[in-house]
Amino acid sequence: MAAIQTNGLTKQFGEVVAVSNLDLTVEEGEIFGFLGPNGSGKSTTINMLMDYIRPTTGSANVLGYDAQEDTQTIHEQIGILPDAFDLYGRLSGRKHIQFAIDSKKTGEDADDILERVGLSQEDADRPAGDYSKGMRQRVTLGMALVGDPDLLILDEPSSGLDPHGVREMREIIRAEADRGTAVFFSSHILDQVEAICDRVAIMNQGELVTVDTIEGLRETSDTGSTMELSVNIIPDVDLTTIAGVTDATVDGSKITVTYTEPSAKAKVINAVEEAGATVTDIATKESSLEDLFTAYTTDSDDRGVESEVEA
Ligand SMILES: Nc1ncnc2c1ncn2[C@@H]1O[C@H](COP(=O)(O)OP(=O)(O)OP(=O)(O)O)[C@@H](O)[C@H]1O
Repeated sequence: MAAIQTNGLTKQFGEVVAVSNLDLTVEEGEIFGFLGPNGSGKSTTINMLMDYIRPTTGSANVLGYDAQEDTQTIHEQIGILPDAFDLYGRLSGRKHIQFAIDSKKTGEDADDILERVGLSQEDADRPAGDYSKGMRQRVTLGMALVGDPDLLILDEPSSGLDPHGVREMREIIRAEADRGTAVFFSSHILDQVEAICDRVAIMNQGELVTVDTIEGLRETSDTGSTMELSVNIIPDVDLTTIAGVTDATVDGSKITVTYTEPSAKAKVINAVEEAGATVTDIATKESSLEDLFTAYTTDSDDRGVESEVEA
């Protein structure tokens, strides 16, 4: 059974097609990154999975339940970190977690959850109104973890966090996935999903433009990594005859070699030195996933009026 499955899921707001004919499958237990720039339809998709809004056409299943028919069951069985969730300023973090435990009647120990989301006892007992963004995220995530859900849906879990907070959030998500929880999380920043996702989907202007593993994406984006060698003299050798080298150019005292196989690097350096040159500096640049993400999500098409609000 898939954790999430959508079939032709579509949402139109007036002229704007926020999500267009989305077919997506998130497997049980996987960490799935839902990527796309602002306005690409990520929150709208999550809102339809939760039945906060109704699709114009198409359907969605969450943990095998129909998103429109079995909403209550879905809400009981998953954990969600919404895009914007307000805590009660006067209640402590611990009370928020305890409230979630009592509402779901799970009998869990609030301390266990606080520990899993890394909120210290001292902070947990302070009023949430004084919390930093990172602490608020921890409490909200802690509430989502109550009941040990099989699926966590996280809408931009790292938004507003500093790099340290982003890393910690990543570690918490990884730990939850290690417990067997599927994690579906949206982000507009590739960096944040790259390090932990099994697979990613990239949305652009309401359309799914690709679904792949990070490895697969890397291969797609593999236009070749480059290595730049600074040399004392330009050697008389054809480096493109080396296996795995696709291009070699010379500019002044620099040789730039494009290669598709990492093993080519050492062979190139050897060949240059055997031809009598001394390598004085080496710089390499891996092909960038970021470039691929930008290529998939850069589109100057205007999708028309965006100001219509659903009644
Ligand atoms: N209630 C609404 N009424 C009208 N248009 C809407 C509504 N909600 C979303 N949209 C439009 O649908 C499109 C997709 O928005 P959505 O919020 O799903 O994108 P997103 O990828 O989650 O963006 P972000 O990263 O900024 O949250 C945008 O063009 C947005 O303006």
